[in-house]
Amino acid sequence: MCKASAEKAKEISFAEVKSHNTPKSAWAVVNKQVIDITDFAKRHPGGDIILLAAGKDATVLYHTYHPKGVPQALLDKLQIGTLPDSDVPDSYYDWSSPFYDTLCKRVVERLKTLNRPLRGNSDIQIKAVGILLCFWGSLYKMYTSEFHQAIVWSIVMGVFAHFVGTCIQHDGNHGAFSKMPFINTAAGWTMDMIGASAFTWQFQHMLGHHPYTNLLDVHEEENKAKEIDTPMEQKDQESDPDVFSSFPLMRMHPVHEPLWYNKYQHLYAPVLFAFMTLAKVFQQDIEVAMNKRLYHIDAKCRYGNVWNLVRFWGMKALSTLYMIGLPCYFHGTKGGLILFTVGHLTCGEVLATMFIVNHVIEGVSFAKKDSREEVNGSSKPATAQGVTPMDETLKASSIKAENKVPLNDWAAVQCQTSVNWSPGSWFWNHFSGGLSHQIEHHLFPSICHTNYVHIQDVVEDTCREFGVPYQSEPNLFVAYGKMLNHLKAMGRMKAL
Ligand code: HEM
Repeated sequence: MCKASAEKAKEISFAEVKSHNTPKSAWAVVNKQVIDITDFAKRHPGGDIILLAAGKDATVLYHTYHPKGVPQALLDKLQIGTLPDSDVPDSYYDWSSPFYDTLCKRVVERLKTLNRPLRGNSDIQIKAVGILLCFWGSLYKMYTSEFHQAIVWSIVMGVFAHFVGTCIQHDGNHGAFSKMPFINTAAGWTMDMIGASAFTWQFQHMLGHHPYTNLLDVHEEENKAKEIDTPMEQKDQESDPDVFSSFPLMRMHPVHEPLWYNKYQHLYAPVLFAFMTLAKVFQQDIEVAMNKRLYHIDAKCRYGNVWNLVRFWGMKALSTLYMIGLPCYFHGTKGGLILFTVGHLTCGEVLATMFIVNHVIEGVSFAKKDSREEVNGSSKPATAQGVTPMDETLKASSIKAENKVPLNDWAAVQCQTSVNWSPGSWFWNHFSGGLSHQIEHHLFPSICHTNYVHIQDVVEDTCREFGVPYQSEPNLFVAYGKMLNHLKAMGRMKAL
């Protein structure tokens, strides 16, 4: 055996991979191959977001951020060893079906036909300039207007801060804003510009929510209920923080035991939404930077680097100055704090309203994984009422045996756990930063949101062909009503 092949065959334990979790020494696992991405990160065409994979099993990220595919030869070149079979982490997901590959090919083909680049479209860039001008313009007017007018400007500023979140930073951090990595990084930084940390967002959204949508680790949730904190090295990576982090205030996933006040959650949820961004800015961000972890997610891939910590604290200080300090200077301490709070509550309310309806709504599926049981035997995606919509769609379609999609196929799970609203609407797609086309976004996070309206029919048709559910609500109003119905039902029903 030559030296290179012997090195690749060398067994490297998952514990050792996990210890190479910083930008200085970044190892990751992709399909059992252990790769060293420390140097490659500097020339990775998608930018340094590849470092989010440091110390982790990056199989899902690898498969889902590259719709055009990545040559196997590149992985082989980066390979430094192999994970022993006993160490390969159990996964909820199945990758055997041709469903996702077919979707990728058709979507790439459609965008090629329309002559639209997958990322970095001029439409998002023009929109971004307009949003930034309006954000800074309204902030300036908030400083310089009479107090009663300044209140109106702080509401306007809150609305535009939300647009910065949905239409600029979201694509930037996903690597979808531009072909040029440094522009994506700059677009991602606009999250820090509005006061919240892009790094915390990357951990929660890109490492937690996206790959493992509506999926919960049952064992971990049981431990939490008993106030046992599983050691970090034993935590299961496959769990979605978006559906457990608001529990017990809000019960969204059927795994959790309801508390008496959850009965009223559909009434108080709209009020809580408004506080979402304040909680992120003042509590979650700081806690994550100090502890270098977000729940079960190791945060050293970012905070294991001094420059990133300087960036984090520097941006916190700067944004505090112009979001709180200057309003207090112009309007007095009380007035400044009122203006800051009104802006934040507005931003939180609009943001949460458009986001929550995509995954927490009647008809959507939830999944649970129990590492103590046979993988995939533990649960199939099902609604809060225990119905699996894909059982029905599979029955109704005449699919060739070789095309049959397993219920836990990664892409099929994304379709079962996400919901669109106003599908095909150019206006709402732009307004919501692509949140209205959440199914397309979850399947293709590295594709710019302005493309979703152009690929929506391709995705819907392919889902129909493969018997995969595709839930769309006619508009945000209907979706919001169904979200409240779901919260109401969840507040009353027993744990499944
Ligand atoms: C783990 C090993 C990885 C390897 C070997 C790798 C390799 C590559 C390659 C070769 C490309 C160019 C593809 C093309 O031109 O079509 C690419 C693009 C990209 N990668 Fe990765 N990548 C890895 C992980 C990741 C991760 C973890 C993320 C995100 C968290 C990511 C995000 C992206 C993005 C956004 C692009 C641009 C996609 C596009 O232009 O369509 N990559 N990567």
